[in-house]
Amino acid sequence: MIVEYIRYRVPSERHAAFESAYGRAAVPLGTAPQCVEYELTRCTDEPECYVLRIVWTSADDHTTGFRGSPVFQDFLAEIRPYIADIEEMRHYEHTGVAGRGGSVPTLYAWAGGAEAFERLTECFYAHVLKDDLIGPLFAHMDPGHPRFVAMWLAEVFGGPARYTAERGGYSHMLGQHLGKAITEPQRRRWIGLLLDAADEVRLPADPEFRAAFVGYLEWGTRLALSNSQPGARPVTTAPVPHWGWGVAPPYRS
Ligand code: HEM
Repeated sequence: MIVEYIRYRVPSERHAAFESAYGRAAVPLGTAPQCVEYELTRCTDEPECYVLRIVWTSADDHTTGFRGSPVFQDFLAEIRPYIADIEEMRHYEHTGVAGRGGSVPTLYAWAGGAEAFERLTECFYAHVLKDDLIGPLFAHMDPGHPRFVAMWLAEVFGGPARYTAERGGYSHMLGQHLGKAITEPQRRRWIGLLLDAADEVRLPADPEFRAAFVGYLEWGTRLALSNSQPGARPVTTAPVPHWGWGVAPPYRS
């Protein structure tokens, strides 16, 4: 992906027309498969200045794919009167320095931190071991298993990267599922027991947290099932996934 910045200096008497032209130009832009996202911002310190940021799938997709498409003609027709107001129009690449601030807590913090995930997996595996359908899969599990899975979940939900640092990260977790031939009824039971445990240890029960939590479990268990099938050839190295709130951040009145 590549980020394009277009800096404009537009006299104040043309602001309203400029912003409505971009409002119209956004319609074709929003249909372009090369466009990931866009945003027009107005400077509060120097009101004549605007910055348009567009994230493109690649520089080539922008300059060849988008500009060569009929959609570009519709876009250009709206913003052509403002081309002379452009001060800078360049592509920038990501440096790897990026992240989120603390305005929205992580799922890890919302759940109650490391201790909450440890309580959860303690309770969960106590039930798992007594379960007729999935208990046998865990009959010889490492006594540290509940703690290791708590570390994994904590890292996934935005906590410290301890599973990666201390337990071998994704590759190790993957290796534990390979060849296990997990069935769909077993996957369902795994999730069902984990959700029962979440209620039992009183993880937050708000709709936003539970929706994100279940979203990860659905994704993760389906991957565990397919990776565990005989002959599966999953990706062997990858970072531990990071799960966020998705479309519904925590509700705070
Ligand atoms: C979101 C879904 C899942 C997550 C996050 C998860 C997580 C993990 C992790 C982190 C390990 C390795 C622990 C270590 O470091 O030793 C592991 C091992 C294992 N998992 Fe999963 N797992 C998931 C789904 C499942 C499902 C659906 C099953 C079967 C129904 C399953 C069965 C096992 C078994 C049998 C092991 C090896 C246990 C042992 O013998 O020590 N997992 N899992």
